[in-house]
Amino acid sequence: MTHSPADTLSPPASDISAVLVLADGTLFWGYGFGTEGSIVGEVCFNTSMTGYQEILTDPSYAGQIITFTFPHIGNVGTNMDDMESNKPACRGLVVREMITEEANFRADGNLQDWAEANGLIGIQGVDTRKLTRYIRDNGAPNGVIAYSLTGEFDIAALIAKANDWPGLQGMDLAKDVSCLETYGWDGTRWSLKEGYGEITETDTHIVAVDYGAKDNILRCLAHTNAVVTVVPAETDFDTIMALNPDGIFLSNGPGDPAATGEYALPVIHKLIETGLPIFGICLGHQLLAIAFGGKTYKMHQGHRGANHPVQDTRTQKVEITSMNHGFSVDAESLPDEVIISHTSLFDGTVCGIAHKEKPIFSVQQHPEASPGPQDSFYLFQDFMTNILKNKAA
Ligand SMILES: NC(=O)CC[C@H](N)C(=O)O
Repeated sequence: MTHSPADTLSPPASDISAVLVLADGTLFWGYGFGTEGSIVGEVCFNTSMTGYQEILTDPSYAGQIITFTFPHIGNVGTNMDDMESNKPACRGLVVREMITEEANFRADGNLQDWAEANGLIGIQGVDTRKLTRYIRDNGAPNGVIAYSLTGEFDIAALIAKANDWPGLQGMDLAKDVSCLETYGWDGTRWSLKEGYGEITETDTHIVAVDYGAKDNILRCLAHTNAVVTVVPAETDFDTIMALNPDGIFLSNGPGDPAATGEYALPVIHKLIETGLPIFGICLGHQLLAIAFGGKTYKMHQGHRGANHPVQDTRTQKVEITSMNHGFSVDAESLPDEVIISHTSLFDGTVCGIAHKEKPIFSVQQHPEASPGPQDSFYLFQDFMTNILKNKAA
């Protein structure tokens, strides 16, 4: 069933049960699913055609309402394997077509039930193409999804709620989604035949600082033959070094990198001085850039999808990548000691930096995919090469 909502103040049909209200009063009517109630967040869009469960469980989406531009969301259901964290950190989801019964051999549940079990609020039957064009033209707005089976909404109150929320700029969310305690990780990547594997014998140890890490990053690190110890975002330098790491990983995560520096930067500054190999992804990349003296800024609409072309400036090779970020590193702000190793072929923004002498590098794209192409997996291998070289020196 398709439905074309209209921008009117009262529901355009009697069975309407949800509305997405943007801060400027723009309304998108639709049908609610998941948990009844209302939730405020930054409304962004993701253009991936597959992998909605991985996207919904990526902790970097904390504080955000995800619009899926691909119309058929929910069609492959949900399963236990496609979780990128224990539960979704995003605030809600907006989808085009009404969610149908799941049809996939891997499914063990339905997206609507899964959303309800995870306390997520969703709205379906929305003109997501119109919403995406709105975001493209105006930037990512604050918005509220309200879901009520009565079909009654106090639109003025919902507009006020959208405007009262301070927005992602200046918001530190990493410590909210980070693990509370240190834990070990030895799981490797998934394959259709074997499912997930596990590392058995290795003497290489990576400490991963968890600002909101996706599980597949930890799997990729382990896959290159290392055991990983994951530590909470606010772990201090001495505690990290007491774990005897051979390499340090700085994870992805939500929120504004400039607001996350308070506890992250002093530690990263000291880690840089140890001479240990360091690898950062997304928020970890942005924090590393700030630690080197760079600056970050909020992008107009961000990059979220699974087909973003990125060029390695050293080899000219192009990799098609998975992206999820709304902040970016300012190229002009970077000091001489680092090079820009990767750039976006969509808009020329910085997608990677590498220190000229130290074994330290980071990227904005997601080499772990989940979902998305795996062209950038070599970055995990490069990190391991740095670790092995450093151990042998
Ligand atoms: N995936 C991420 O790590 C996102 C980093 C940061 N929160 C941003 O939006 O740019």
